Amino acid sequence: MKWKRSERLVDMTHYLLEHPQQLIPLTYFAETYEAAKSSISEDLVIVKETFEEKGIGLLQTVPGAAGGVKYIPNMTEQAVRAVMDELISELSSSDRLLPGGYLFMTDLLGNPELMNRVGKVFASAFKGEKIDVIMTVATKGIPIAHAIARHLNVPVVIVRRDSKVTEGSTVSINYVTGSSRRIQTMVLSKRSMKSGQRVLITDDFMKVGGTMNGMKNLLEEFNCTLAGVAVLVEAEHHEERLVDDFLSLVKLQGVNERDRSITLGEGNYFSKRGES
Ligand SMILES: O=P(O)(O)OC[C@H]1C[C@H](OP(=O)(O)OP(=O)(O)O)[C@H](O)[C@@H]1O
Repeated sequence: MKWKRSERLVDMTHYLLEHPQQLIPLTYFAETYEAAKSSISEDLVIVKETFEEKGIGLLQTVPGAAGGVKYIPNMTEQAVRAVMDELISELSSSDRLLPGGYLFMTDLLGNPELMNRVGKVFASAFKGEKIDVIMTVATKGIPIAHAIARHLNVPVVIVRRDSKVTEGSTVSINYVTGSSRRIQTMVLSKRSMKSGQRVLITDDFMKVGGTMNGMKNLLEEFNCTLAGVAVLVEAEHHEERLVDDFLSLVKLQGVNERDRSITLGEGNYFSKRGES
């Protein structure tokens, strides 16, 4: 089949978007489209310029025989703020307020399109970092972890709160969570991670930070390194928080269980990253 340039551009773009953070040799495209590498290079300039101009992402070219091109998901500040605003708008309804100052978020976490955008927001923040694994704890953090992992092209590791025979031999630690200071257990299969891996931890909600701190402690048991912490919603917490270096999209600034009012604001996503 002889490909026209317009057909190559459409198919090439689709392939790149389906394979984020993967180095694709120019020979792959040249062979697929039966076109000269020089034509493919010209095509990729068009894709790169359009991606960057329209805020779709970045196209990184790696020179040399082992080189190629890599699509790097990246959201513009405007697009990130749009996700923040949507989350704040959705979370502001008073019927989301739960006892203990938590918010009902399961419907948002179950929205694949929204989670995909949340994943791309966090993947943009960590696009230049070496990340080997995305870790979260069951249950509500799982959709966020998978969304980030898809855009960073890395696996997800899910920490459980109970031990299951299907997990094989495991490592477990105890940690304190929530304002009630509940003691909980975290369990992770020994097969989940290799020593020396760099791990991005994520979760839907951070209050005291005990859960995040528990996952940090678990990394030490695996001799792995914490590469970052990504939280969808952080709750204002006046006492000393167990985790202080994290990125959040939304901040729960206050709840009034009497008049069921919820006050939300932007998280520290931009301030933490030194942007406006
Ligand atoms: O910062 P902390 O004070 O530790 O609280 C944050 C925890 C509590 C809550 O999880 P749960 O609702 O307990 O568990 P699940 O995600 O399984 O619903 C939330 O999803 C975070 O994981």
